Order: sequence, then C-alpha cells, then structure tokens
Amino acid sequence: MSAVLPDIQTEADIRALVDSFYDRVNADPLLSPVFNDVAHVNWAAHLPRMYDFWSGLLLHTNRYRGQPFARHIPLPIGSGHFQQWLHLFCRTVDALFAGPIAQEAKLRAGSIAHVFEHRMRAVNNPLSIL
Ligand code: HEM
Repeated sequence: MSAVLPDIQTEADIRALVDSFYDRVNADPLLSPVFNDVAHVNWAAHLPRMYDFWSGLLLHTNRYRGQPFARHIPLPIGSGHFQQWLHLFCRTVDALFAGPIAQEAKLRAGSIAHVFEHRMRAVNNPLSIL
C-alpha cells in the first residue's frame, strides 16, 4: 500500500512543489531549452517569484506582483509545450501531495495554461480565434 501523502498547506510545501517542478522542467528536453537557451532564466530570481505566485493562488497570500502572461508572448512555444508543462506540473503535484489543495493546484495550472495558450495564439495570429 502506498503512503498517504499530505496536502499542500505551508510555504515550505509551496517551495517543495515549485523546486521539484522546475527540476523536472530543467531535465526535460522540450522545455529546458526554452527556459535556459531562449529565455536565459535567472533561476535565483525566478524561483522566488514562482513561490509568491503559487502561494497566492493556493494559500491566499498576496505577495505576487506581476503580469505573468506578458513574459510568455515572445517565447517560441505552442500546444506541445503547454501539454508537456502541464503534464510535468501534475506529475509533480501527484508525487508529493494529495488532497483538495493539491487538486486545486492542478486545476488552476490547467486553466491558466489553457488561457495562455489561447491568448498566445490570438497574439501571434489574430485571425485564428475568429
Ligand atoms: C510551455 C509553458 C511555459 C513556458 C515555456 C514558460 C516559460 C516561462 C519563462 C521563460 C518565464 C520568464 C522567467 C524569467 O525570465 O524570469 C516565465 C515566467 C512565468 N511563468 Fe511561465 N511558462 C510556461 C507556462 C506557464 C504557466 C501555465 C503558468 C501559470 C500557471 C506560468 C506562470 C509563470 C509566472 C507567474 C511567471 C513569472 C512572471 C513574472 O516575471 O512575474 N507559466 N515562464
């Protein structure tokens, strides 16, 4: 029988989720080049922003200030990237946590990914959404 996993409850949980997710992203042959070779992400700055972002969504803290969509517009990403991003995110959540907030994390990730993908298609080709 598998061990019962905790739900996402604390800032330490948020950090564990984010760190583990970006470990997977960095090991992923499709996503890693976008972050590291195209965007040249400064991880020491990016990870704390992502702690604030996810803490805001899941623990209702209010530290994140930013406009996440804008950062994605110049990236060369399409539906395959979003699918893989979401797949890795959900696998990370399921490996570490279980419960209503873990469920919420996957749902929020899925709906934001969906909106980003749709908006990016609209920005890059306005006729595609008519
Ligand atoms: C294919 C999928 C995705 C890729 C390749 C991607 C890549 C990136 C990159 C390169 C940055 C800029 C990091 C930096 O230079 O500091 C970024 C920022 C960010 N991304 Fe994504 N992202 C993806 C999907 C998502 C999704 C689905 C979400 C939300 C659920 C998200 C949330 C954010 C946030 C909050 C930031 C920080 C923006 C800021 O500077 O305030 N990303 N992402």
